[in-house]
Amino acid sequence: MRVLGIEGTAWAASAALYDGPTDTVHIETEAYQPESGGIHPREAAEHMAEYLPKVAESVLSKAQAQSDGRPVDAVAFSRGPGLGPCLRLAGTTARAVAQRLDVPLVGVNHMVAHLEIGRHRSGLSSPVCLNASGANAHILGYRTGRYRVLGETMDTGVGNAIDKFTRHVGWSHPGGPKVEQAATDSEYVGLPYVVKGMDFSFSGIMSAAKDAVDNGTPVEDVCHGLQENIFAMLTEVSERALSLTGSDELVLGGGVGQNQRLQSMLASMCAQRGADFFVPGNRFLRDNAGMIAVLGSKMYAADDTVAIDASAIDSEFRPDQVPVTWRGANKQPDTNSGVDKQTVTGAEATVTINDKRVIKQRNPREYRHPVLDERLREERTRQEARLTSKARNAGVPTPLVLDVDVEETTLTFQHVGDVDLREALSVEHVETVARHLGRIHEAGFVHGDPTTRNVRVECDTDRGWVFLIDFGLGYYTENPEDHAMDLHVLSQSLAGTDDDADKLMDAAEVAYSTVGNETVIDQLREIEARGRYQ
Ligand SMILES: C[C@@H](O)[C@H](NC(=O)OP(=O)(O)OC[C@H]1O[C@@H](n2cnc3c(N)ncnc32)[C@H](O)[C@@H]1O)C(=O)O
Ligand SMILES: Nc1ncnc2c1ncn2[C@@H]1O[C@H](COP(=O)(O)OP(=O)(O)OP(=O)(O)O)[C@@H](O)[C@H]1O
Ligand SMILES: [Fe+2]
Repeated sequence: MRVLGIEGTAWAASAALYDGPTDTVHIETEAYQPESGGIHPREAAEHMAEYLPKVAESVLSKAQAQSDGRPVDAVAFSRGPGLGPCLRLAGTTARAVAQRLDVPLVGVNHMVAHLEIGRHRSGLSSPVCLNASGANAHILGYRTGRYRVLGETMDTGVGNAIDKFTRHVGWSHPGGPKVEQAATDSEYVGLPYVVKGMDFSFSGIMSAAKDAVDNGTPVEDVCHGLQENIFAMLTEVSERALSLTGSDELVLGGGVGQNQRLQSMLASMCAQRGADFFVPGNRFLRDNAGMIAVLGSKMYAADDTVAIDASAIDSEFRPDQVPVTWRGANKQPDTNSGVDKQTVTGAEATVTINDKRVIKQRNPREYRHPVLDERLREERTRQEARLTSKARNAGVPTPLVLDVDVEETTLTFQHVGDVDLREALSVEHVETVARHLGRIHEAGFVHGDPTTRNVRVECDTDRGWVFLIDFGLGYYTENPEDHAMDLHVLSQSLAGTDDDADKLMDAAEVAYSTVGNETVIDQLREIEARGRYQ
């Protein structure tokens, strides 16, 4: 089977031929390079209008030369997300070719293509994927027929954040490679670090970086700090996703994935926890039609084609909207429940459990800059001790804190509960968690990471208490947006754990409103509706 791929979401006017029998990919790309500033949608569309037909015809003639009959069996195109004017031209080009050759059309989600190319080339069966691209940054995991967004940026894509910074300091687009260059042989400077569960945001760190340069810190040092913090955030949430899903496979996708420092941090994290890590070559990381052709061929083989008159583009197309038709039934990885184990390796700590006591030690993370690593481990140890007790004062069951050793970044807790919530999911338990969150929000702080692993449930007692644990990412805030983020993290974790997540979350929201502030639910709706492709 041979498939023509067409990519035109933003800067890459690209066409590719995927040849199934030999598993080879031929890619031709014309890159749009803005003369000044960032990507201008109109200019980018003019670039697409000029070059898409050219690259498509060039690849097709190559295909024709290799074949006696039809040059390709199907035409796949990136349907979204991306810039509307560009996507429309990619759609028009693909439809015209498909009609002319009388072959089916396949509409591909660009972000799922960034993931699938890694899966395809690595042969890993069910990896978690970190997509680090210009307009996006998210972690995807597969569960029952969909890719779930386990965590994502709450503001801009990672590449766009970096590119805005480089525009501020007067460097030309794209900024990512220039930051990478400047970061070698310079000093680390501390900058904000913002992770909420498996979500994260860049706005605080970017404005601090701009201020630092404006106030005279050498730009190279700021670039160094930016890379260290931003990529450590992405690595940390990737590790949390591996831990939450129980997977031991990670693939990287997206243009920012070309960054060597990001690759080395992810490689180090995976090595430290014994996970497989795969990075496709640069030609498959940055936007390219090869990944569109490869996923297109899988979709075509699964009969997942689209009629011309139903093939409208979708500039906000999210990866979790795509029914995954091309993957057979996959066994879910075994999850590390920790119930019967003496030692549990969580996402950031080693937890040793005996009868009555739990010792939690935050071990150094080799991928993180040592200064940042020490700062985070100490801050989180202190904060976890403080907020675990505060929550209990607010009427929420939590383990007693028996000992705190900040220097050793070690905490000793009372052992609580019989199982993690994910092994005892029920409407009732989730409602209780929601009320607990309402109570701590009313007390002026957030949990920061209320996933189904950070809740312990009593099964063997009549009282059946539900405990919140792991407050290391919590902080004081009265802002409804921060409170809503707790609910958003809970919702994402339910979606990653249970097939009936919507029902559980509906009940949670009702329960939350009985204790917490109702504007938080409105804010949650806003977070969910936010278009994040900026
Ligand atoms: C929707 C689609 O149009 C969009 N495409 C996109 O963002 O292009 P992509 O090729 O995946 O990524 C481009 C970004 O990748 C960054 N980049 C390229 N090389 C880099 C490097 N060595 N280090 C850091 N960033 C790098 C650039 O600065 C730019 O922001 C996307 O995938 O989000
Ligand atoms: N006080 C406790 N009582 C009983 N079990 C506990 C307690 N603290 C931790 N555990 C068990 O250890 C696991 C990991 O603990 P914890 O979440 O604090 O570590 P972590 O490294 O921060 O993990 P993650 O970041 O993946 O949530 C929990 O999911 C739970 O099963
Ligand atoms: Fe992309």
